[in-house]
Amino acid sequence: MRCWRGVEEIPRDWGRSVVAIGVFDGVHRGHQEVLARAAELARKRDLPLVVVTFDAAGCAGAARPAVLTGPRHKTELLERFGASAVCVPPSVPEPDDLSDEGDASRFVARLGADTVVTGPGVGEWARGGVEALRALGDRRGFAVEEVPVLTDEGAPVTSERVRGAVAEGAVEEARRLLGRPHRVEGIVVHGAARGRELLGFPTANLDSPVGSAVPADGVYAGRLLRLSPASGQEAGWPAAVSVGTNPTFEGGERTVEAYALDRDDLDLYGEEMAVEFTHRIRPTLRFDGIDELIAAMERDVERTRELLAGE
Ligand SMILES: Cc1cc2nc3c(=O)[nH]c(=O)nc-3n(C[C@H](O)[C@H](O)[C@H](O)COP(=O)(O)O)c2cc1C
Ligand SMILES: Nc1ncnc2c1ncn2[C@@H]1O[C@H](COP(=O)(O)OP(=O)(O)O)[C@@H](O)[C@H]1O
Repeated sequence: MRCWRGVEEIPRDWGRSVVAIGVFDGVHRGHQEVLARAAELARKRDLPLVVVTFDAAGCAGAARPAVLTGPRHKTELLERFGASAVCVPPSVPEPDDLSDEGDASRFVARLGADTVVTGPGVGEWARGGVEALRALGDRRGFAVEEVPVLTDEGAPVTSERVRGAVAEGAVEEARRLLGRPHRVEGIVVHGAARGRELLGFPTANLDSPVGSAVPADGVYAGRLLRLSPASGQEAGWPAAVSVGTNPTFEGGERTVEAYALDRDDLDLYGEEMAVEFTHRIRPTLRFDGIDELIAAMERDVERTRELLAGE
């Protein structure tokens, strides 16, 4: 799939396309509806679907929301849901005014937009709503399709709602809204070297990008995945996952760590991996001693096995 880092990288002779524009953080089920409609139109018109998406991490300001999907994962998901090409400008523009001089105008011109497909009310990336986009379409010669809002249990599916569920540790709800488990990506780094020696449960500690949406402290069932498995390597394992400051020990930093069930033979340092969160098991506790912690971890492992067996 083609991936451009800005409007200048789009070839001048690109031709025509169906275009979807947005932040698409999470690529949740609401986004998936927009993409499915855009992909269907693209097929009917025999045109490529190009998604212009802004990197949520590039957003300026103190109120920067936690990022559900980093650029690489988002691009993969956009491809899975039908994009032929993705354009990711390096920074998030101010909400676009949809004037002839604005960012959206430059993108749709370069991409030869036949139709722009958008979510309800255009979303966070533009001011003026669908009417302003339609007015731009009238001036620039493209049609606009607005996909109605998707609701789940009576409330709209939004990135903010998924962030809320993740922040509360409600990973089952996040999974329902995303249509897949939420994941945290990162490089495996060294921890305090207690897991293997002291506890009998080695854990891969993930160094995730600053600003990633990490579930609330607690113990979870899920999977530990290799992001780019070389041929012959295993791609992933069922895992018992801990998020927290390990309060049984003093002075811990907040970590995301995963124990791959029944394995003690892995060497994952330096690898790019992801932890997927499927079920919440319990809050993080401060135990009076190591034996109590080990007994709790043994129960967590059994619970993880049961939960994942029911998948
Ligand atoms: C399934 C699981 C459950 C855990 N639960 C707790 C807990 O409730 N309280 C706690 O202090 N640490 C908990 N931990 C974290 C351990 O304290 C941590 O894995 C250990 O300190 C090893 O740290 P290291 O990876 O830095 O060597 C848990 C870890 C796992 C894998
Ligand atoms: N079952 C497993 N799950 C996760 N990591 C494992 C497993 N078996 C071996 N490892 C390796 O052991 C490391 C964790 O060992 P540990 O003793 O917890 O030390 P530290 O937390 O200081 O890195 C992981 O980073 C990984 O390379």
